[in-house]
Amino acid sequence: MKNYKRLLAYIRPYLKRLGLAVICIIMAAAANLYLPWIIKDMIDKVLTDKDMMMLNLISIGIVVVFLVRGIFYYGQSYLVSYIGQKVIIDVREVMFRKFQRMPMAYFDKHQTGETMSYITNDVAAIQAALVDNLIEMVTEGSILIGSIVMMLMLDWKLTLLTLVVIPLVGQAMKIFGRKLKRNGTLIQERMADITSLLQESVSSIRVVKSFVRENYEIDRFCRQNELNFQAAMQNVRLTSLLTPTVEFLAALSVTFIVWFGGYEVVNGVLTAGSLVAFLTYAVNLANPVKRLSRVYGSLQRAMAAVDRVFHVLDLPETIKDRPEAAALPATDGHVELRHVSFEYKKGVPALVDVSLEAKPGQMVAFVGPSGAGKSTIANLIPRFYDVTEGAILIDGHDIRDVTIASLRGQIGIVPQETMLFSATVRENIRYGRLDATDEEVEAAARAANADAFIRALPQGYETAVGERGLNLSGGQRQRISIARAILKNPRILILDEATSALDTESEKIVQAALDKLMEGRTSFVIAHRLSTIFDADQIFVIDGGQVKERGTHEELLKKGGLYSYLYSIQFKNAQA
Ligand SMILES: Nc1ncnc2c1ncn2[C@@H]1O[C@H](COP(=O)(O)OP(=O)(O)OP(=O)(O)O)[C@@H](O)[C@H]1O
Repeated sequence: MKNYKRLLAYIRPYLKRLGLAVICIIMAAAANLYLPWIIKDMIDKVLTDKDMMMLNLISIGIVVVFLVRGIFYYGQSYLVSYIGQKVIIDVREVMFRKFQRMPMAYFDKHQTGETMSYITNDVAAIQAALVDNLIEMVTEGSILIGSIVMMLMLDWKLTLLTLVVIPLVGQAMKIFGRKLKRNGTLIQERMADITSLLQESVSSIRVVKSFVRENYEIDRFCRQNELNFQAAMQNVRLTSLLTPTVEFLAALSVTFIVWFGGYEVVNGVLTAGSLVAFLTYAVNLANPVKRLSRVYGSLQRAMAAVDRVFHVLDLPETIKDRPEAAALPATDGHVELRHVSFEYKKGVPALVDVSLEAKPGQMVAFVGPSGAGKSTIANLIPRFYDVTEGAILIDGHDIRDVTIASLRGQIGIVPQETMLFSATVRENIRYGRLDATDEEVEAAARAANADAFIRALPQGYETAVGERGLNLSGGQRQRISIARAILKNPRILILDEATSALDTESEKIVQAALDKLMEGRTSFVIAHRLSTIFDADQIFVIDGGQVKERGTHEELLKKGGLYSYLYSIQFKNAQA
């Protein structure tokens, strides 16, 4: 319930509209309530007293009532939908902002599909709860209260009899509500599982096909699908049971009332018209009770979604600016790691006591077997993760003491796999610096050896690439990524070499672009091919999260250790 209150805070900006909506809802409900009263006058005055004037008045009354009801109905549904949509857009935006701020560690632990499901499914569930339930709750609530008031005015004894049954119905609703809430969470989770599986399966379709695991994937999907079906059916069983139960209880009350009311008319305590009007109200009472019980179920389900949304919004943002953080002044590119240790998971060290110093403009290379910790070092410098022990300093500033924006603003990263957005080539390069002119974008592309191939594309720089656009080759993507980095013009560079995935020809072009990019910048290179780092100022051989050897290419070869071993393997391969 606490979270529902928090959700209400999102409605606060729209309170005026909400007030107006509630007035519309109540007016429309009041118009509904007036109809049985008309029936009473019709029977008691027109039919019994044969009053023609009254008949005319009543007829006009009916037309007016329906007209008024229509106008207010429009008002209520427009206003409530407006508020619902606005709130959802706000919640969705807040969620998206939150995900943008979440540390990398969050994305390591959670699948993409799961994150997507929060923003799509859960937010949609809240929308349904807000718009549909809000209208229904206020409409049915006012009809319920209004009907009871009318009934009290007609015959209080009969009314009390009717109200005996309501607590019984309430009790039934409570029991079902609790079960429905539990089930609601299950359904959302099953749906998120399916989305994750789908996402994973589609994005790794290459792997699936290459291992001929289509049937395996289909089995996995079918199992999840079946679980989802079972959760949904469990919900259907509960909801379907709730409706007839409540209806039966309501019918029972009507039987009591009909008997007692008839008894009063027979004894002359009540007029026939009043009894008919009373019965109409009483029968109509079943509707709001029934609908409110349905709203209750749907609210419980929505609560599960609301809980999940706020759970996500409350997740800690472990990597954020300290309150006193200042901007990192324009750096010379002096980077130092002091006794850095790091664990992704508690108790599992990925780096142990790594120390190194890169002077401005130097090229530092990391080599070592897979899983050694090379990428981990590269992840720590832009503070994608915080060191567990030790410190990283840039120009003497601990990177945890400066703002993240000023730190990452001066670091360029060329990853192994280039991610292109669904946009034009020009926009993809401009991602490096949003205010760059067209000339600057093209100059960066030229420096990255990308200009020629881009111009040969169907629409040149305006060609759409990425998910929904043209597929580019690995080398082409890499060069766009290099152009992005050139445009950003950072003092510090982190390169995760992708050259191993390229053919010799594109490797040469990419390497030439990289060499140009590294000129005059402090560069950290994760090297997969030793041939690219012969000129490095310092080479660090990493193994098991530790620095095993350090020196230049010549020094390390002379040492005859792990580096010279790795070199001899690659050399042999190259000769073979
Ligand atoms: N996001 C992560 N969460 C948990 N553990 C991780 C994560 N990333 C890497 N590791 C672990 O940390 C260790 C170092 O990994 P890292 O990616 O730094 O190695 P690497 O030397 O770059 O390997 P490769 O050359 O294969 O990319 C490995 O044992 C790896 O399993």
